[in-house]
Amino acid sequence: MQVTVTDASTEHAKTPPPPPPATITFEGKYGKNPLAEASFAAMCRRLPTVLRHTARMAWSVDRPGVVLLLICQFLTGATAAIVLAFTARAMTHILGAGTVPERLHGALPSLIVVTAAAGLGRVGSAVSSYADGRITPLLTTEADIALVAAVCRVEASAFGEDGFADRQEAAEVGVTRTRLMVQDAQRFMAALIRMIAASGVITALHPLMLPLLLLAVLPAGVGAVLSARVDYETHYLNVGDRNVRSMMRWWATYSRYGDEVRANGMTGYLVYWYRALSDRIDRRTLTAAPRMLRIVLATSALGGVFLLGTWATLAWLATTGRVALPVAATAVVAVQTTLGALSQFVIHGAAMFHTSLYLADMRSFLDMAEERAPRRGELTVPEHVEEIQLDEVVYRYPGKDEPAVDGVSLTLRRGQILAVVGENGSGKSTLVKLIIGVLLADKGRVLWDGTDLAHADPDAVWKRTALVPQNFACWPLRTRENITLGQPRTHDDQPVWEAIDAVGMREAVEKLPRQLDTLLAKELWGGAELSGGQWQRLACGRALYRQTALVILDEPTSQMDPRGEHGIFGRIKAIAGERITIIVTHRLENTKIADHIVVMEEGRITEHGRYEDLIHAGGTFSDLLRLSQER
Ligand SMILES: Nc1ncnc2c1ncn2[C@@H]1O[C@H](COP(=O)(O)OP(=O)(O)OP(=O)(O)O)[C@@H](O)[C@H]1O
Repeated sequence: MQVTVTDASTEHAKTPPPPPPATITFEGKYGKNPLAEASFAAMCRRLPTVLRHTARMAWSVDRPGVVLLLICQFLTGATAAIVLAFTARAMTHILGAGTVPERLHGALPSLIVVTAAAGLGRVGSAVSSYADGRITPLLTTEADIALVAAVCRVEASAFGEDGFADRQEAAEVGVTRTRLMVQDAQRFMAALIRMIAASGVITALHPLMLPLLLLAVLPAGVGAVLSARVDYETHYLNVGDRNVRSMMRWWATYSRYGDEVRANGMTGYLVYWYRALSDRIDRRTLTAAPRMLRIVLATSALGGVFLLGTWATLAWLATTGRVALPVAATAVVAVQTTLGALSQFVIHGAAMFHTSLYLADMRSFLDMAEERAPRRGELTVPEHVEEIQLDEVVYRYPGKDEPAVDGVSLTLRRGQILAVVGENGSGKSTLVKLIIGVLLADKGRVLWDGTDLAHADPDAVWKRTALVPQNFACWPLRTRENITLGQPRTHDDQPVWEAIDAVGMREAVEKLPRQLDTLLAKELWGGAELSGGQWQRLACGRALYRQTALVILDEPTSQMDPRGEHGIFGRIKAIAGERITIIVTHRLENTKIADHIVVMEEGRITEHGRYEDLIHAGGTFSDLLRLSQER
């Protein structure tokens, strides 16, 4: 992804105006406009697959609903055909020879059939709306869940891939468009059946009529498809900006960052930035409007000319006696009806094409996510891991020139505490992610009791790990779930309270309005908020609750008071005998509890040893320690 920032400042202005938002254009492998890549015909060929997937999804969420919809579609279409055929028959009687009562009498049976069929058609259409109302929410939810599950499952490295986030954004639009799909398909099918029926009637009047009518509506269909293309292209150009805008919206309005926004005077700029981004999106959308207008005007004019031709032909057929006058009068009704059916057919066909373009984005993102789902192997790791070995491990983030971890070899044994220290950006967190297999090494191996993580089932590995990351989540869930999240439920809350005690949170939790049942989200009704340090204690409690073979704490006490920090490290030490423990920290005093310390610089281990050895070694560790004490 290429990011270009255009600065609107001028040399003469005293204070340059604030910079506009970054312009994001896509250049990566996954950032191509599908319409630019694939020919129109290729896009059309893809559509049946997309429709098949949607139909299969609808079938799996609500079979009775789909059956009902199909029956109603058939009913609506068939009754429309009957109405048309019998109207034509009634017209022949009404416009035929005889007295008025005689003609009406002759038309009566046909009129009764028309009335009954029209009534039945209305019932069918009402029930099919009901079926649509049943299927659509389930289908949208299914698509939404498929997307969320796919993103949760991908390898963590996929998030760093060029264009991944934007394709996810496009797929999310696809999810919302799923809502329209059943409606589009339903209308298209109804129009199709009606069109087939109408074609039969109109062809029976004269074989020339149908091709002429087709010509009259075809331009409208072409126009609708071309407009759909323009709309989709505009949507595609806006995907990146819309993605950034929705992220920005969340950051600017989320209550947790509200203090920072206000106290640092950011509101004005954030609103300016949001508006500038919105204006840019609107500008692109508005540029499409004249193109759309040109398409509609041109295709309507063409359609009008063809329609005129149809009427002229009908007049010619009647005046030259090629069709009888009553038949010609019937044809007027039939032409109107067939025209309506054909127009509906092409308009709803184009609408389906339009919706399918968005669904195709969703489908291709789901396929992409599926390709990036872990496929490492079936190997498992023992419950009590004795040894973790890193052998010349190298990892480079996508798009980076330098590796974040560069040839690290290390052995960790059960019962040991390892501390990892080093300056910002030296590769500590990346090393941790490699040890637990969230990232897989580009070169070298990470072995858990001899099992290479590159070939092990990641879920089996993560069952044995507990991680307190540097940026931990404050889950908007109840206190209990903030401890047990991801773990099976227990019959009582005893283990939960034990974890809460271990991080010194009992008193704070007891003071909450509904203790373990308190929703920890101030934004929601009845919710409560914790302090930063209290949240961090809960994150540590969550890791301790898991009782796993490997515990990793990345800056676990950065927001805690000395008592909290003392308590956590005491607890870690007390349980360390049963497991492998890794602590990443900038507070070098905390490394005293470690059996082994490694110092990282530019992705490499440059020093290692115990605390007492390193403070006298005259290297980076003693340097950093001195700086932390010099104030
Ligand atoms: N998701 C990512 N995508 C691309 N580069 C990354 C990513 N995460 C980290 N990096 C880069 O990798 C290098 C090592 O980062 P890492 O987070 O491992 O450092 P760290 O030692 O944990 O730093 P800190 O002490 O600031 O937490 C840095 O240069 C960083 O810019």
